[in-house]
Amino acid sequence: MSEGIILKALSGFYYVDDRSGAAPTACRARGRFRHAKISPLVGDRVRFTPLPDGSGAVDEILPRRNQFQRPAVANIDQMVIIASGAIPVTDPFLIDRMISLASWKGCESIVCLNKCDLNSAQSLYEIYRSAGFTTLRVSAETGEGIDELAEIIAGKVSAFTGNSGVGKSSILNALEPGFGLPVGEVSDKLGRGRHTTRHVELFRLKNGAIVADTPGFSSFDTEQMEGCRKEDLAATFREFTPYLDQCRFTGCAHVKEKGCAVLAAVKEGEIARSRHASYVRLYEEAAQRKDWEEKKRGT
Ligand SMILES: Nc1nc2c(ncn2[C@@H]2O[C@H](COP(=O)(O)OP(=O)(O)OP(=O)(O)O)[C@@H](O)[C@H]2O)c(=O)[nH]1
Ligand SMILES: [Zn+2]
Repeated sequence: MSEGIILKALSGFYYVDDRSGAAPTACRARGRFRHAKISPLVGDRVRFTPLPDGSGAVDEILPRRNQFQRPAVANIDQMVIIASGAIPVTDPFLIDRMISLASWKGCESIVCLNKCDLNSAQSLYEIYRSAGFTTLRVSAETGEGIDELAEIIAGKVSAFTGNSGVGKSSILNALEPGFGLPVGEVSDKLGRGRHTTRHVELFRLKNGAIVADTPGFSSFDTEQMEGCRKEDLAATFREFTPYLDQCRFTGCAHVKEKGCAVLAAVKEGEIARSRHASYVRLYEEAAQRKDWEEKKRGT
C-alpha cells in the first residue's frame, strides 16, 4: 500500500501524489466510503493500492486536521484571503467571514491585497493590519510583494480564497512562472470575474509550499456557508479578545448591550467599525441557523 495526498478530485477520480516525483495516481474510492457517505477531499492524506493498469484504489483516509465545505478541502494550515481595492473590489464582509470560519477550524488567515498596481487598498490594509493579521500588498501584474508571499507559504499547505476575479490564479502563475493556469478577463460591467477556476486543486510549488487554488465565490455563495454557533463567534474575531471579559454582563453578545467593552472599543477606534459590523451580521446569521436547525429537528 502507498501513502499520498489528494491533489485534485474530478469526475469520480482522486489524483493522489505520493511524493515519488511520478505523476499522481488516478484513484477511485472503495465502495465502503460511499456506503458510509464519506467523500475523500482534496488535501486528504490517504493510503491507496496501486493497480496493474496504473490507476489505484483509495483504502483509507487518514485523520483530518480540519475540513471545509467551501472551498471543499482538508488539512489546511492557513487561508490566504486574496482581496482587491481595484475591480472587482472586495467587500470586507467576505474577508471577515472567511477569517472567522478559518479561525473556528483552527487555521491562520493571511490577508493578501492584490492588484496594488491599480489600487493600494489603503482602508483594507489598515483594517487588517491593526486587527493583527499578516497583511501584505502584492501585484500579480508587476510582481510586487510576490517574494514576500512565497516566504509566507513556504513549507505549508495554504488555500487561496477570494471573490471571483480577484486574481487567485494570476498570483499562482506569478509565484511559479510556467504554471500557465487559465486566467479570466474581468470584462463584466459589474466587475465580477468569470469563474475561470471551477474545481479545487492543490499545487506543489518549488519552495515546498502546497497551495489550493479554489473557485472564486460571490456574496450569494457565501450565504450558504457553514459557520459556528453564535456563542463561539466572538472568539473568532481576534482583536476582540482583550475586551471579552471586560463587559458589564456575563454572556454579553457584544451586539448592542449596555456596558459592552467591545462596543466601547469600536467607539474609541480600537476595533474597526467594519469588523464589528461583520460580527453582528454573522451573529444574526448564526442565530437564524440555530432556529432553523432546531425546527428541522422538531425541537
Ligand atoms: N492590473 C492587474 N490585474 C490583475 C492582477 N491580478 C490579476 N489581474 C487580472 O484580473 C483578472 C482575473 O484574474 P484571475 O487570476 O483569473 O482571477 P481569479 O481570482 O483566479 O478568478 P476566478 O477563477 O474566477 O476565481 C485577469 O484579467 C487578470 O489579468 C494584478 O495584480 N494587477
Ligand atoms: Zn460585550
